[in-house]
Amino acid sequence: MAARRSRALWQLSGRGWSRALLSLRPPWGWARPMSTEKPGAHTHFGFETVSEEEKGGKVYQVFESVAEKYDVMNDSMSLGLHRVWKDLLLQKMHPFSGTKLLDVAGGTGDIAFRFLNYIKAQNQRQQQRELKSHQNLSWEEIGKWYQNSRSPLGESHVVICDINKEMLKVGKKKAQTLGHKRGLAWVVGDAEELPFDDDKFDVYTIAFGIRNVTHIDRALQEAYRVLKPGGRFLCLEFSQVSNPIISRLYDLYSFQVIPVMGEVIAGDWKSYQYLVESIRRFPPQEEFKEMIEDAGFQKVTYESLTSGIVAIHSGFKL
Ligand SMILES: COc1cc(O)cc(C/C=C(\C)CC/C=C(\C)CC/C=C(\C)CC/C=C(\C)CC/C=C(\C)CC/C=C(\C)CC/C=C(\C)CC/C=C(\C)CC/C=C(\C)CCC=C(C)C)c1O
Ligand SMILES: C[S@@+](CC[C@H](N)C(=O)[O-])C[C@H]1O[C@@H](n2cnc3c(N)ncnc32)[C@H](O)[C@@H]1O
Repeated sequence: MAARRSRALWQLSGRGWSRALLSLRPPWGWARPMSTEKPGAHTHFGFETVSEEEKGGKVYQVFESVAEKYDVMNDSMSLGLHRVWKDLLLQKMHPFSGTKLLDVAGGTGDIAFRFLNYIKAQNQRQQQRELKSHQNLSWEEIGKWYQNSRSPLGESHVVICDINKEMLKVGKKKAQTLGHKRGLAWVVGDAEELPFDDDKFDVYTIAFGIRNVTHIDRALQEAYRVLKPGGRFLCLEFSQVSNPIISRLYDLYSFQVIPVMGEVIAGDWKSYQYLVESIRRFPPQEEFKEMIEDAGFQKVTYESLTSGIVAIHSGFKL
């Protein structure tokens, strides 16, 4: 209860004065309007206060607007570092042949493609090992080996679910270019109300997505519902930087450079201003861990990467 109250206060107050001082930002923030209070339930869209009904539409517009330039923006803003973070998420997942993955807020498919590549590489390595270890294969074994080599994914499957049709459209084109024909499905759906039955998936991932959802608690409950008992929740998201010097440089970079890049590369300053503001609004590592536990997950842990610029949270439905 106390944790929930402190979380609510934290959400109302933002990151606070000390962070503002460290970031050389005025404590009221650059983009925070003076009075944006509206009647009814309200939430945040970056530093702006909006009604809960408005938020979903605004987030939709952001990703509709950036979809075509999304991938090139990520490489430019992070100098490719987002690829390393996504690879680390897959290493943590360590999927096996047969894993059914649901990638929510899957956007242009980065996590899904990594998953397919991981499974394919793992199966190929296994087949090579088997072939080497059997000097004299029986007909049955030769048959099995050929069958496996024709379907390197086995029973593995990934569903990419995202609320935004434009992001999925870009993802589907990318899948064609990369030659991913099997083992994936694209579904339009809301993280808060997933269009899937209970106990369906072995792993649920959400990368850079949960920050944009209006009711994070509902998205976490949905993650819990669709996972099989024993299933794993994995979330890659921006988090809190621990080192004050890096934090200050990061704030400078975020507020001074990223929106400019957004304007130059994607012709969209506002969406990238929203990105950096939404990062500051998201709860720090420990706070988010508690939210995951509140949804019913057990053995919840997290790992901070690159000084806490991002973190991977993990939990199990036991
Ligand atoms: C609309 O919503 C979205 C849209 C999207 O496209 C994507 C997302 C979701 C996001 C992702 C999938 C990942 C995207 C990645 C980021 C947002 C970037 C994360 C940031 C970093 C990895 C960089 C962190 C930077 C630091 C810790 C500080 C180092 C920076 C400096 C020394 C430069 C400080 C800046 C100034 C003094 C201002 C003037 C500087 C310039 C004009 C030069 C520009 C500088 C650079 C390009 C250097 C940047 C350096 C790096 C990227 C290397 C990072 C190295 C380390 C962390 C050690 C979405 O929701
Ligand atoms: C920053 S992108 C992340 C894409 C991808 N996971 C990646 O790591 O590159 C955020 C994605 O979240 C999606 N999104 C936002 N709100 C959502 C919701 N309520 N349900 C499902 N997806 C949502 C957006 O449409 C967008 O594609």
